[in-house]
Amino acid sequence: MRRPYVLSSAAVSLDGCLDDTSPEPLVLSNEADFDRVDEVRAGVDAILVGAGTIRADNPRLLVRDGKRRQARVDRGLPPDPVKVTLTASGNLDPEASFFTTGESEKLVYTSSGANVSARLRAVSTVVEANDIEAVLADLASRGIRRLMVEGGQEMHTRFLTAGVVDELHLAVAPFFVGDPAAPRFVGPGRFPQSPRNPMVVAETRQLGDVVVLRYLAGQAATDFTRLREAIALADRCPPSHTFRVGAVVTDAANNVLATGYSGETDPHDHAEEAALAKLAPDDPRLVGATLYSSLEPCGARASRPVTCTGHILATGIARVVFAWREPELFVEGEGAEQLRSAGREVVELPELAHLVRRANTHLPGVGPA
Ligand SMILES: NC(=O)C1=CN([C@@H]2O[C@H](COP(=O)(O)OP(=O)(O)OC[C@H]3O[C@@H](n4cnc5c(N)ncnc54)[C@H](OP(=O)(O)O)[C@@H]3O)[C@@H](O)[C@H]2O)C=CC1
Ligand SMILES: Nc1c(N[C@@H]2O[C@H](COP(=O)(O)O)[C@@H](O)[C@H]2O)[nH]c(=O)[nH]c1=O
Repeated sequence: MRRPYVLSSAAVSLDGCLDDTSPEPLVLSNEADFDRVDEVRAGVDAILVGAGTIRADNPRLLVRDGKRRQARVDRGLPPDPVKVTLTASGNLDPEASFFTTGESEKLVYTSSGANVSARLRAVSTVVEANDIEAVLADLASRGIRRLMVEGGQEMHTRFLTAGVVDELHLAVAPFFVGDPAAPRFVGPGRFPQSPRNPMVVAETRQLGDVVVLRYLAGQAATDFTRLREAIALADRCPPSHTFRVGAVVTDAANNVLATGYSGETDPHDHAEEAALAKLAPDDPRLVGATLYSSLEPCGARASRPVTCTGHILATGIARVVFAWREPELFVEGEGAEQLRSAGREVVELPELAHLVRRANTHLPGVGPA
């Protein structure tokens, strides 16, 4: 199924509560964490909360920072992400801030037969969808590629148990709520991320007294783990005056087929080339395979006639995942664009680029890590 990348985000107390039972929303984040959440909001196409959160918190769900709003406009996007909610009852106040603030589109997903008022229809687009998968498929059809789920308890439970959450951000506040009636981050359910299938910890960050935990699941977790392995392989590169790069090739089931690193058998070897040299281009296991490279595969090259992009395109490799876009030190690259225009999926994980830079500080212009 085609669906958006789903990033769930919540602030919780030490006992896992999203709120207390007082009429006012509980503030769990501090200023620095609200700013982090604002940055995440600015990076998505749509923000979703359940109808319970609209009734309890009356959120606006806007990007607050003016520079971030302008940066979105400069990228051809509306200043605020699309707002999305789910209701089975249709019990939503058209005067709620969700509907009255911001210029972005407001989408209300509801199960068939719900009683949706004409006033609510006047301020939103109402779509019938009976499960999370149908909501996500419809969002994808509207061009939503990144969705942020901000709560509350029922939404987090439904999205996580449906196995559609790719990334989870938890901001942990340094206090307890202690009230058994307070909403927890999630309720009971069958979660695909069990002790035998845990999430991958991508980052831990301290923002004053709030600790932010970032987890990945599914393909996002696999890509993060394999790319870190590729980055670590660059430690094996012999001393050189060119890039130190590592590469891992996996089949469609995530089994490693080959690995390589720059200068592995000859000073001119690129990492991807060294890995692919261990496989025949028509190896059937390369159909649907993924190549992980710490650096963007080269799209132009001075040292040899065939670029790494050319080597990849000669195989059935379906996906290429890399961390650092090739800085134009030696030749103009554009390997990613060449691969994309040839129909291969290209995933960039710039959050790991600092590790690749650190392995390449010997190059002019890269500077200290
Ligand atoms: N700390 C934090 O980061 C956050 C805290 N919160 C807190 O969370 C609490 C709210 O959580 P909660 O009450 O669980 O509410 P939710 O926001 O999770 O919304 C639940 C509602 O979603 C609707 N819904 C659920 N499943 C479906 C479905 N399949 N189809 C259509 N509609 C559906 C129902 O609406 P209906 O009843 O209309 O049918 C249901 O009542 C509040 O206390 C709020 O402060 C919220 C967000 C963030
Ligand atoms: N209380 C709380 C959060 N609450 C979330 O923020 C929403 C309010 O958004 P807005 O009206 O745009 O400011 C609210 O509905 C809920 O989804 N989020 C956090 O990161 N940390 C917090 O401590």
